[in-house]
Amino acid sequence: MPDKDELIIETQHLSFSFSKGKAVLEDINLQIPKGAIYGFLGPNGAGKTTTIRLLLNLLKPGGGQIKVFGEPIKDHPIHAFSRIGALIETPSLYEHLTGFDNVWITAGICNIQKSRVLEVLDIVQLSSNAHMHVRNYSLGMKQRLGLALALLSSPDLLILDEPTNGLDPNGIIEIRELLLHLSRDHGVTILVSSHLLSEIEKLVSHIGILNLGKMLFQGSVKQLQEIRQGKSVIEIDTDQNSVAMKILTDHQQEVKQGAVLIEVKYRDKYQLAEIAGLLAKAGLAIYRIQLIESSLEETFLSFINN
Ligand SMILES: Nc1ncnc2c1ncn2[C@@H]1O[C@H](COP(=O)(O)OP(=O)(O)OP(=O)(O)O)[C@@H](O)[C@H]1O
Repeated sequence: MPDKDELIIETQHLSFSFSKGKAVLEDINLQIPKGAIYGFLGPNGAGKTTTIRLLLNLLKPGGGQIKVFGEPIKDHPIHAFSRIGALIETPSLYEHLTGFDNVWITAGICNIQKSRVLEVLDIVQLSSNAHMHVRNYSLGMKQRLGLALALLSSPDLLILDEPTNGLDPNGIIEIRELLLHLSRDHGVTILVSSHLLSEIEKLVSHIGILNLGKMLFQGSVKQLQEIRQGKSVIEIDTDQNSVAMKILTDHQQEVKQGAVLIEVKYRDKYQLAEIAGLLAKAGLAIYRIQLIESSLEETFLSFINN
């Protein structure tokens, strides 16, 4: 089991601006534990790609610190970067060459054996199309080939910028399965950015939400679920709503009079049975008692829109 406290990526008060103008990133404190699949979420222009370029030392921070594998990135020796596989937006590929040749060229530059080339093509399920020209690949196949390139050096950390962008639902599922496999069976820590929670919700263990260069939330999916739960209400309608309000308030329920119905702040599933019991015991006719759950997507959007 990975050491839960070990952070593979950590930034402290990271800031950046392209010119002397407005800050693109302000006080970013990323914490990505070993073994996590970290979903880096935010709308277009939030600053995800800029953050990723900073993590890969492709841009220099305006302020703050970046640690990868526990060491400041600016002190990393060149070989430390072979522990990181990255795919920023669409991969740069030679369209007139085969998938195999694309990977083989990079392997040659990095002094990597042919057996590893065959292995990564197998991991991304391109073995049977390895000798096809890349110009005939679908977008999903090209993304998988880009992943094969990122995997060549057997990285411990994968950083993927919107790898599902432009893919159809099947392509999205394929990438998701592939990343789950890499995390589960190879112990790779993964940072994956997206502007859609729905695309990565089933994949990630942790979430960071970025908007306009600021982190709005960071934590486990469970923590985001708890916030979602806090926004859910139980809607109640009876033949005597004012009496029902008093009974529920007397029993420590957080009650609010809605437009027509009573709304009770949702705590847990046992609460529904408790409320139904209290109202029935008081002889009220219950017309409606229904849990209205806020979705994870709504919770994400509420962060962005606030
Ligand atoms: N080279 C550049 N020069 C000046 N401003 C830039 C440059 N690259 C990005 N920006 C600006 O920085 C901000 C953050 O952009 P960034 O590409 O990091 O966002 P993003 O979250 O990755 O968005 P997207 O999902 O659209 O790629 C945006 O306002 C963008 O216009």
